[in-house]
Amino acid sequence: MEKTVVSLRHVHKTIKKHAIIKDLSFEVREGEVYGFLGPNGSGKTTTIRMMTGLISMTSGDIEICGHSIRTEREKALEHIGAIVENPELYEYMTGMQNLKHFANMAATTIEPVRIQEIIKLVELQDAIHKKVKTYSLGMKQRLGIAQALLHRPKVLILDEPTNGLDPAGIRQLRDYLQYLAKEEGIAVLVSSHLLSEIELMCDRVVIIQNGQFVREYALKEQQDEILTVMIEVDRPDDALHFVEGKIEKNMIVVRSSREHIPHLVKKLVMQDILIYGVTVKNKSLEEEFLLLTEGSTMQ
Ligand SMILES: Nc1ncnc2c1ncn2[C@@H]1O[C@H](COP(=O)(O)OP(=O)(O)OP(=O)(O)O)[C@@H](O)[C@H]1O
Repeated sequence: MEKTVVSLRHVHKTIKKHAIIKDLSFEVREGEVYGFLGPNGSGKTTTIRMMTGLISMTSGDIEICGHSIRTEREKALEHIGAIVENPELYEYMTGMQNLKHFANMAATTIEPVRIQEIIKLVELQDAIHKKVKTYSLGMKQRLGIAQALLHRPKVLILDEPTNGLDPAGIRQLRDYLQYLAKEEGIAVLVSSHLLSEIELMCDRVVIIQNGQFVREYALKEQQDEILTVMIEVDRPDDALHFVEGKIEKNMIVVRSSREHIPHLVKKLVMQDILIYGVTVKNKSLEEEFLLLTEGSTMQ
C-alpha cells in the first residue's frame, strides 16, 4: 500500500453562515493521480484553497506529509506545489525568465540544475527562451506546472487544469501527470467537473456534491469486475450469434470481465467479423455521476 501524503479529516467550511464544505474526508497517496470531481459550485475550489493554505477551515484538519495545516502550516505547505485558478506567469518575459524569477522568490534555494531538470521534465526545451505571450495554452500550463514543481513538492494540486485545453492538450497533460506520479512518486490531485476528463487521467476519484463526500472510486478495473464492453463491428446481427449481448447502433454491448475481453474479440475475428473499435466503460461510475448531476449546471 502506498503512503498517504494528503489527508482531509472531517473538514467543514462555513462562509457567511452558509455551510459550503460539510464533513469532507479523503486521502491521496504517493504516486497516484487523484481526481476531485463535482458539479460546478460543489466546493472543489474552496477545498483546494483550504488545502493550499489560502483560506482557513472552520473545523476538521488537513495533513500534508503528516503535518497539520492548522498547527504546522509552513511545514505542511513546503510539500505542496499548486496551480489554483490560472498559473501566475509574466507574459512579456521568456519561460526561463519566469522560472528564474520564481526560483528567486522561493523559500528554499533552487539550484540552476533543478531549473534545467524541470524544463526537460515538462518538455519546454525548445520554447524556454521565447516570450510566454507566444505560448499556447498547453505550453503555459506546462510552464505553470514547472513553476509549481521547482521546489520538489511531494504533492501537486491543479484546479481544473483542463479548462480551455483541446483534446490533444488534455492527452498530453494526462501523460505528464501520470509520468510525474509514477516516475517521480508525486501525489497529484486534479479537480474537474467533467467525468470524461477525470476518467482519462486518474487512478482514483472522489465525487463531491453540495460540499459533501458522495463516493470514491478506483478507476483501474479490478480483474473480476464485470464491465460494459462496446464493440463496433461491421455486422452486429451476425456478431450476436457468437457472443451474448445487445445491439446499439453499429455496436454490440457485452458484459464481460476484463480478462475475458481478448476471448470475445478473438471469437468475432474468427468469424470474419470486422472490428472497428472496443470501448470499455466503468458503467457504475458513469451512472452514478449522471444521476448526481441531473438537473445541475453540468456541461
Ligand atoms: N467567499 C465566498 N462567499 C460566499 N460564498 C462562497 C464563497 N466562496 C465560495 N462560495 C460558494 O461556495 C460554493 C462552492 O464554490 P466553489 O467555487 O468551491 O465550487 P467549485 O466546485 O469549485 O465550482 P466551479 O467548478 O464552478 O469552480 C458555491 O456555491 C459558491 O457560491
